[in-house]
Formats: sequence, structure tokens, C-alpha cells
Amino acid sequence: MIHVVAGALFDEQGRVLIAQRPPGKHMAGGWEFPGGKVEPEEQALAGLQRELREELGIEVLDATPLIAYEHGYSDRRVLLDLWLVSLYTGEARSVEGQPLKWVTLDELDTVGLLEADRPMIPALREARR
Ligand SMILES: Nc1nc2c([nH]c(=O)n2[C@@H]2O[C@H](COP(=O)(O)OP(=O)(O)OP(=O)(O)O)[C@@H](O)[C@H]2O)c(=O)[nH]1
Ligand SMILES: [Mg+2]
Repeated sequence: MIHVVAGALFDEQGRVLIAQRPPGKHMAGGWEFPGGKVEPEEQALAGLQRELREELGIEVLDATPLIAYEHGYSDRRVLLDLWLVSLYTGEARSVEGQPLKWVTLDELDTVGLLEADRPMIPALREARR
């Protein structure tokens, strides 16, 4: 089982940051929450901090687990572990060239988010209420 950590960052208008998966990678072209695979021996929060440093150039100072569940792709099983990032320094930018965009929670329904991520939408709505 591959443990994947991802972060939900909100801006002042309540929009959330998503990233497009690069060509040639699993689920290329789909939109996801920034993150990636936790390394062996690594804690989830440390993995989240490392991934968001690598992909967005930010330092996560505080984050809390929001929703975690398993998803079976045809070729792999992943544990999707989404965190609410409540405090960070720096300004999120695309360090690795992935297109990024801020979208409203309503837009998440139609933006081409990975199917596997759909259960995250109600959890995010709940967190913002
Ligand atoms: N980052 C991220 N990955 C997701 C999400 N939803 C989801 O199914 N995944 C899957 O989880 C896996 C994460 O892999 P990744 O390619 O982002 O991992 P990584 O950043 O460590 O990259 P690398 O393995 O190329 O070094 C992929 O199979 C991806 O399709 C999501 O919201 N964010
Ligand atoms: Mg990644």
C-alpha cells in the first residue's frame, strides 16, 4: 500500500489550491492536491512538509489530518491522506512546473479532479463551515 499525503491550502477567498499531474506520470492531466508518497520511516506530517517544500516552495508550520481512505487503482492501492494546512510561510508557486490554480469548492466538482479524490470534496466543505 502506497501512503500518499496531500495538502489543502486555502486563500482568503476560501479557494483551495490544486495542481495538474504532469504528462507521463500516473493519472497525467488530472487535477490533484499537492503532495506525494511518504518515504519509508517518514512520518506523515514530515512527508507533507517535504512534498510541499519540493512542489510549492512553502514551509508548512501547522497542519491537521482531514480525511484518509484507501483507493484501489487498476495497478496500485493508495492510502490517500489529506491534511488541512492551516499555517505556512512563503508563497505557493509551481517549483516543478506543474500548473497550479486556486478554485472554489464548487469548482472542484467540474475541474477534472482525480476520481479518487471525490470523497475529499464534502470533507473540505465540512471543514470550511
Ligand atoms: N499528490 C497526490 N497524489 C494523488 C492524489 N490523489 C491520488 O489518487 N493520488 C495518487 O497518489 C500517487 C501519488 O504519487 P505522486 O506521483 O504524486 O508521488 P510523488 O509526488 O512522490 O512523485 P514521484 O513518485 O514521481 O516522486 C499517484 O498514484 C497519484 O495518482 C492527490 O490528491 N494528490
Ligand atoms: Mg506529487
